[in-house]
Amino acid sequence: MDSSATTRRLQHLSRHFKASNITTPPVRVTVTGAAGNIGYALVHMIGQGRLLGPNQQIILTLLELPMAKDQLEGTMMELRDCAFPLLKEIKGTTQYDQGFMGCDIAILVGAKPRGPGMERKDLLAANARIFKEQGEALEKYASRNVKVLVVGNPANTNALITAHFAPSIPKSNFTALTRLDQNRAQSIVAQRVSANVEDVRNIIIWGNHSTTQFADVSQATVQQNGISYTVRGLVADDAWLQKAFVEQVAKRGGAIIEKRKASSAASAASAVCDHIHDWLIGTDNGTFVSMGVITDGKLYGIKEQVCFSFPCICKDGNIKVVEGLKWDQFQQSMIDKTLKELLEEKEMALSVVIPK
Ligand SMILES: NC(=O)c1ccc[n+]([C@@H]2O[C@H](COP(=O)([O-])OP(=O)(O)OC[C@H]3O[C@@H](n4cnc5c(N)ncnc54)[C@H](O)[C@@H]3O)[C@@H](O)[C@H]2O)c1
Ligand SMILES: O=C(O)C[C@H](O)C(=O)O
Repeated sequence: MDSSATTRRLQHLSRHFKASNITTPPVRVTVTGAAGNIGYALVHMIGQGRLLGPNQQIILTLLELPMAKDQLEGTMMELRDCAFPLLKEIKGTTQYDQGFMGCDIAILVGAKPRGPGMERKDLLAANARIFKEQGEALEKYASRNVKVLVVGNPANTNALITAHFAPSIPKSNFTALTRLDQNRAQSIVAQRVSANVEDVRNIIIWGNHSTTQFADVSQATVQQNGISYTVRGLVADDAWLQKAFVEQVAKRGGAIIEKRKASSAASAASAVCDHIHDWLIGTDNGTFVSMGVITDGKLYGIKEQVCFSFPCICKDGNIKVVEGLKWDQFQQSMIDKTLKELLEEKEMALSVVIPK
């Protein structure tokens, strides 16, 4: 047995998890729907340091509906019982003013999930109003620099609604979660080529967090034995990459609902941590992460304002979309399809939140 390697691994682990060297002021994080499926998993991951690393203290506010008050209190009791050193304060509320006052990071999970046989956009009628209210509340109470991640479905269109109703907060501060799709795609490719999941890089999720999303491997690489290979070259099966793979990623959420009779929770919470971590701590040299961001009329020629998932790199808390990637006919057709759906969702959403 190589005991020196074991010692090195354990030293690394203890350095990683020890909450020492706390120097920066605590960051205020609000999680809505904190007592639900995802919220319950997420607040515990936040306590463990998954969101901002092992040295950053957090003042965590859990925001819930009045009807979920008991579940909220139970969740807070467990969270306190974990005695996480990184949680400087734990607050629970059912009021928007207390929930969002001065918050630096708002993770908007609270919304209805879909059931078997539904598409995520079928939730628009029920969920769009929540995001109108929460946009208005962020506008009133949150820091102007608040970073917002929308998780509640349909996440892209809900992010657009939230931003619309918080006009004094920059549009670049609003994002939607497509990291779960990226993580799923990475994991499927890693299994297919027998690689470590972290050695698969730069798979891109374009467009909507829905069944029209496009998981694109044209820029993706796999590192094996110190050599970088293209995913296309290593898989050597374009037909699979363009159809079965794309569909498996796009339909994974539905497949989980069929099996669990509830939508993904731990994997969604883990993807939330990855998204916020990379946004605020930064991405590694040259690695793309997929995020739903609000278009500005210039990105990839998309003229309309939608929340579209792009490859991004992050530095100093800023997101930069990776521009200039060329699309062939197949990619263009996939991107047109997901953009068309986002435009349809936008119209539907506007009719709910801004009735004529
Ligand atoms: N983008 C993604 O990758 C992704 C992944 C998984 C799930 N989701 C979506 O996340 C949402 C939550 O899923 P879940 O499984 O946790 O659902 P859930 O029903 O278990 O929990 C939702 C919680 O939100 C609360 N809530 C509802 N409206 C609220 C409001 N206005 N303010 C505060 N809290 C509110 C509810 O009381 C409930 O506790 C769903 O819309 C689901 O489809 C998105
Ligand atoms: O599929 C869903 O409705 C839940 C979530 O968006 C997911 O992708 O797992």
